[in-house]
Amino acid sequence: MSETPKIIYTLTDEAPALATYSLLPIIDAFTDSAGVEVETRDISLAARVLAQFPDRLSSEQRVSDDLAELGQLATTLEANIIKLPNISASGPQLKATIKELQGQGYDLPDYPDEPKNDEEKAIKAAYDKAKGSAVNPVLREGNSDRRAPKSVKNYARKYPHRMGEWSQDSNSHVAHMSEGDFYGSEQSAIIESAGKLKIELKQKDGTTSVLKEGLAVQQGEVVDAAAMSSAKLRAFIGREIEDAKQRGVLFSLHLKATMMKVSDPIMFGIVVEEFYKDVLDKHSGALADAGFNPASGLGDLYSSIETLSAEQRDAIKADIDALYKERPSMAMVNSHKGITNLHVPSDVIIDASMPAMIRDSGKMWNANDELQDAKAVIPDRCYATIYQSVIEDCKQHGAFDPTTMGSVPNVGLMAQKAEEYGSHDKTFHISTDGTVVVSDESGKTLFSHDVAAGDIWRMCQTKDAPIKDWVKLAVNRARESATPAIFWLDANRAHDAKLIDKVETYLADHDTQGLDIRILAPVDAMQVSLERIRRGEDTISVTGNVLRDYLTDLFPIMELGTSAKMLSIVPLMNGGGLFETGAGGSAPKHVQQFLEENHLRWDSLGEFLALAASLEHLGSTFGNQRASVLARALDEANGKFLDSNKSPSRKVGELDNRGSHFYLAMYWAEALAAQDQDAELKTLFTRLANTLKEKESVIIEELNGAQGKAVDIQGYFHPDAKLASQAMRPSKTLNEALAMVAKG
Ligand SMILES: NC(=O)C1=CN([C@@H]2O[C@H](COP(=O)(O)OP(=O)(O)OC[C@H]3O[C@@H](n4cnc5c(N)ncnc54)[C@H](OP(=O)(O)O)[C@@H]3O)[C@@H](O)[C@H]2O)C=CC1
Ligand SMILES: O=C(O)CCC(=O)C(=O)O
Ligand SMILES: [Mg+2]
Repeated sequence: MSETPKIIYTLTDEAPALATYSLLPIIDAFTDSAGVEVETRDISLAARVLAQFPDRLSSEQRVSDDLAELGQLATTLEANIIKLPNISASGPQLKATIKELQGQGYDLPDYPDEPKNDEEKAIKAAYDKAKGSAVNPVLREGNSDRRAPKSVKNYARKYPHRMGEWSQDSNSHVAHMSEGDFYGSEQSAIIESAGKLKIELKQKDGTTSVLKEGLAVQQGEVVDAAAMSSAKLRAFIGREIEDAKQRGVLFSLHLKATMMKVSDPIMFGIVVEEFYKDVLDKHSGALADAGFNPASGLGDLYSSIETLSAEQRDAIKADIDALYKERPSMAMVNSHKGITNLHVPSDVIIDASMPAMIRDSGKMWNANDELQDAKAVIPDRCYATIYQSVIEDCKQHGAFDPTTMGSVPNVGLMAQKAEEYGSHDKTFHISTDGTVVVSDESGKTLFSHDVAAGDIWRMCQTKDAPIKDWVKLAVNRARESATPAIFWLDANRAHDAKLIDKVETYLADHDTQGLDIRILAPVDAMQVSLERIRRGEDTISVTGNVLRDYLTDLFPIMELGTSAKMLSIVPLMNGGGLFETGAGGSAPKHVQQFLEENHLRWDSLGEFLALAASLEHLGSTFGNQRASVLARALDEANGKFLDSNKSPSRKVGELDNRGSHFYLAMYWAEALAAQDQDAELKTLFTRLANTLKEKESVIIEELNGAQGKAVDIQGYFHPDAKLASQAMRPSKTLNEALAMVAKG
């Protein structure tokens, strides 16, 4: 091997980006001294936006398209990427980013909601590349392997998190459609030979419009299409609003408007329109003039009506307040600020929001800042039913006990934009009544759906190689951990039925003797997994992409209190490694707290675990001995970090993210001082370990003493790097100790 590949550490958004200002200098000090190269690439929302408009920026302002570079790298053996969570931007977040960058002197155009000419269409298309889940599908060139390592499970048993109690009388429940949804309309096919597909809308008046053509498909690929009826969705929402009022429970909506960036904002908009129907109908003219877009939520209403006369504005606000008296109470995101569940499509994201509700006794926050039973509206039946199953289990058996419960690791299908991940460019908001037809080059019809104006139609693709790889990964994980594995697939769903055939075929290629591998419908799989978890037994969930997302927040949040502590590896299909940090997102609430009181409660354990796995990969794949030494020592340090409970506290003045990084550095240095495989590293890190131990109390005082006042880093999406670094590195003593080791 001529050159050892390097580790790429990603710069992202919000809390993990802040944490990086403190952690990266520590990582650099350790890896530099061992000759392991770590480079950064910026895939933050701001950088991705800026990369779209090089011609409008000065040479100093221009940024490279790092995401495109990493997307390419992810298809190679050399890939060794540590991926921190990033914002998958909703419309309002994208617009806020553009505004912030414009304010910093970047000549960016406004986002055109309804482009009027070709130039505006091009601008919208460029921005839309940075919108929604734009990073993960590009980098995830492999399937997902997420689990809680043994040390983490032991930590949760030793320091259990709080779980809200459950009552058998809880009125909380999940509401889903019973017809007219994606689940009920799905059609699926396996492609016999590679070719191109065409998607057309045959209108009632006899004309045909092409929605997409030249859509490449591979042999053996599973394709499917489904539609969501807007009329049936509206009727369902209307009934559920009434029902929530009757039952006296909070109304809440749980979607994935970020990852499902085309379909779910439309559904979100429909719910906003139904909930606020009377007001929106009464003021339709004024709201259209103001440019209000229901898909952007009620927050957009309040900001767009600022352009109206004071009289119009007050009338609309008064009518909204009056409407709240008629409607059921709404689940709140922030009751102090009056932010409801329907304010911003990215405030309540199902993977994190449903587990939080289950952890909090099945309740959500009401306008009086109290927890209350809630109706969780999850329109589509493909995935809604699993949550009802957990709710029923908790009502019957009470909350789960983190000190005794088993674990549900996940092997998830997601490579090469599998399933809904690849639907973004094949999802259409239907403009006129007609039939959507998908045909191949021979003219054969694969799918046909009757649709009405306003419906959502979407198509997904799942390539064969990722399915094979996923089955292999599941068998390997079952074997390595001697744990039963369940494929969560529903024979009554067209797509899943095709996957079941493939799974059965590919399982036959493996030695499965002695393994317990089952295929069960999601609700049954959930019940079996919950029964086992209550007995302290582990069960691997082997799922498609959406359930991967949902379950890898749900189980960690129940088992560990957070998904931040997950080991989250993506073995890339061409041999490289993508090491994700935890299974959660970029924790916007943590940034709010940081800005207000200079305390960052972000838990970087996910980064620590990912770094150890990345170093180990470098050592084992490319024979880099020093990387292996660093990896083993970091592994030990992680164990000690957990055992000593040095995770950040939630309270200002106590140990925060920066203090936890200090302890990691000290334990890592101690482990390197204790090893005997590399004498040079031993000497170097013995010095650092001694210094850090000696100065522990001064450093902690410097770190915790900096807290308690507001911080200004001049930007949210694109803060000033120097100010952010200063804020995140307030201990002169620690900085000097690290500089010493970096010099060697
Ligand atoms: N891999 C990725 O790139 C992902 C990105 N996202 C993006 O993240 C953003 C926020 O999404 P959201 O649904 O709010 O989910 P998050 O997981 O970011 O946050 C929900 C809550 O989880 C807890 N949490 C998550 N990570 C940590 C951590 N490392 N340390 C401590 N607590 C943690 C926090 O709870 P508490 O406040 O109680 O401390 C937090 O408020 C969105 O923009 C979304 O698109 C989401 C998921 C994955
Ligand atoms: O890509 C996204 O938007 C979210 C991804 C996510 O939540 C996950 O992978 O768990
Ligand atoms: Mg998720």
